[in-house]
Amino acid sequence: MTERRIPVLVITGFLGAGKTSLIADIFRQRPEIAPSTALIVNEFGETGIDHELLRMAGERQVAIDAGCICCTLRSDLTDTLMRLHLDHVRGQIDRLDRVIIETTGLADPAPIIHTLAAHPLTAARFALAGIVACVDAEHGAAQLDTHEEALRQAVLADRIVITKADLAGAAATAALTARLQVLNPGALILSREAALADPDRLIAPLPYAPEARGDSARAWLAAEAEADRRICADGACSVPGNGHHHHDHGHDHDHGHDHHHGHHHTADARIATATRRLPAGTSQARVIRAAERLAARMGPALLRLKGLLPPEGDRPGAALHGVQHRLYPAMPLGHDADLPGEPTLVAITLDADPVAALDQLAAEAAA
Ligand SMILES: Nc1nc2c(ncn2[C@@H]2O[C@H](COP(=O)(O)OP(=O)(O)OP(=O)(O)O)[C@@H](O)[C@H]2O)c(=O)[nH]1
Repeated sequence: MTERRIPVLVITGFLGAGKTSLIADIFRQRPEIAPSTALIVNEFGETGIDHELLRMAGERQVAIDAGCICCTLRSDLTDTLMRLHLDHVRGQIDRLDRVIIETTGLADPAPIIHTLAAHPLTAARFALAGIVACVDAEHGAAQLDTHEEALRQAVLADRIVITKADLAGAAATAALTARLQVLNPGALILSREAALADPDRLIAPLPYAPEARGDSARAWLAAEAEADRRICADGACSVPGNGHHHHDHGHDHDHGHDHHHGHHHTADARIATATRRLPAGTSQARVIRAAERLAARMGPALLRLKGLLPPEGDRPGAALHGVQHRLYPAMPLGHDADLPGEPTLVAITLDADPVAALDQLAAEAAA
């Protein structure tokens, strides 16, 4: 008997490109899909913030902490999918019509694609049904130039959603769209607005066809399969698709396996992250002002700033987001949000010390 395989949709895109907001908006548009959807959130950084933003729709959520994507994701992903499958078989999950995976902004989708296709346990039960890449119209062009992960996300996707056209303007958005059409001619490219006008275009399961992607995409996937084969041949793993290896994305790999213990790194040694809690009672307005100054000062060195701000008086708690020089309007959260008692901030930096950055922010918020 062949069971129907459960479609897995991967939502990727560089740091701050708008993945979490897109998923939240899909559920807002199509609340009826939430109860039969499992959402796997893989977030980079010590303090998970995204699941608080997504905790609303009644979907089943599983968070995977991202230490180092290359090392932990494959086994975490297969374990998580197998747990979901068992819960479903045992009747603990009523309906499981789809799985949505939100990758970290620094994820290379190739290991995810390979893991889903090659691991015999997951491949028998789950089918990759789409890679949606969010590309930020304001910062995307520079990210494609600077970060190989951003390029891989756009080139491996079968659907691309261009976000933040409202901030980038028509000319920059058109130039980015034209570039993406050249980089990935087979992909459906949609504005965020067009995508959300008909979310089925994003969530409809379409078999993922590596042969329909470009030459570099096929080469990356072949390299992934080869690295996995080698590692299994070395005896480092017992199951194909589950290898823990250092696959080469053209970055220096410099890591041990201590990523669950507060040492945060990526495939790119220039990127670092830190978390900081500010004293309880520091007002939202003070934190926002200090964050604005930090973003303006650091610009491109501040790849990402995220914060959770506790409620004060009648004012609900809020999420704070920054990407490079841009700090977005604080996003109010529901009164039932499970927030830390102190303002909590996560910084992800490029060639800069994230601890020093958050120290500066804390000092300015206290002044
Ligand atoms: N103006 C505008 N803001 C947007 C758009 N899409 C997302 N944002 C904002 O961008 C910020 C970051 O969005 P997220 O959805 O958290 O981005 P992400 O890709 O999940 O970020 P990471 O998980 O850090 O990689 C939030 O403040 C969003 O409200 C858009 O199309 N226009």
